[in-house]
Amino acid sequence: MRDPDGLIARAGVRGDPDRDQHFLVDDRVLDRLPTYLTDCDPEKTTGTEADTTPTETTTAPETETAPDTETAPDTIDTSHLLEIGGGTGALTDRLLELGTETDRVTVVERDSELASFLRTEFSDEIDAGRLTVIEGDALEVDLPEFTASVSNLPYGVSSEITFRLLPEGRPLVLMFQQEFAERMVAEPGTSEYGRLSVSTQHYADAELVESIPKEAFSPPPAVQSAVVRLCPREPDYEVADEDFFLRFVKALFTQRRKTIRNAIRNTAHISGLDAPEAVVDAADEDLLQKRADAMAPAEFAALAELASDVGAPEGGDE
Ligand SMILES: C[S@@+](CC[C@H](N)C(=O)[O-])C[C@H]1O[C@@H](n2cnc3c(N)ncnc32)[C@H](O)[C@@H]1O
Repeated sequence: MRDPDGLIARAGVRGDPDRDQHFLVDDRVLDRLPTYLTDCDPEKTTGTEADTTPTETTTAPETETAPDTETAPDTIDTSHLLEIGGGTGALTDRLLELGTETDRVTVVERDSELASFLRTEFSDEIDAGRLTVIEGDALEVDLPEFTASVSNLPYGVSSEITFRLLPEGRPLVLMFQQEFAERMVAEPGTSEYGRLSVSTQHYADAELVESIPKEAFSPPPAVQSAVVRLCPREPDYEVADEDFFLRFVKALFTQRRKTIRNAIRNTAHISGLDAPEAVVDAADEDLLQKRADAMAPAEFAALAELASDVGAPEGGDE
């Protein structure tokens, strides 16, 4: 296992906070990060059509069509791990150790000096086909088909990167600023609950698994960090138009202190609703009296479906 301080010394760099460079130097934290993947349910994390639930409820023949458990994986697929923001490679090294000799890691690093160092430091792994270094901006480069990601994200773009990864339906273990992590995992009725919570939990079960002190990084960031595990699954509600649902939630949370009735009326320019008044007329009175921060994701989904039916949403301005 490579020593994180040794990697920084060999790279001859100092992390630049202005470029989101805070390198992990605590071995115990580095060791723990990949292990958090294992608590996701592998059956739900295929990243493709995971839904094997029978849709016929009454006409299923009484033959040997038992639920297909034979093909269900019993461990998380780590055959191709993605790391966003490789830095000097301390986490990359752990991810390479996690897999077997046929497993692969792809690391994306924007800083050309660091990308070049990674290519030199890990030349054996690259030659063996076990590591690919993509030099570029994680928001712009083509990402490979990965099976899971473990990343200490650049905080300046952590939200954008996360919402690039979440729709892929893969298990993610990601490092964020503590306050951001708390908002991702927040429950309705708490002050942290908001658009970020609903959008995150639309894609995955989100759990804050560990807070990380500043001293675990070099240089230390200004605030404490936290690790969030995101286990993908289908939400327990249905939305026909995902873009509209997310836009509607965004709109209603811009007025979080107003009732849902007024929020629907005041935010049509964001949600794209043509007929907000028709939605207010059709919605349940109890719901209309709530505020956005008391609404469970399933309640937003039901309201979004109603709004789609009667409010004639247009394509919005994401
Ligand atoms: C918090 S550091 C983590 C480094 C390393 N993984 C570790 O844990 O020590 C984030 C890394 O992301 C890189 N980075 C910053 N913005 C990026 C972007 N838009 N795309 C890809 N990498 C980026 C930085 O250069 C830095 O190396």
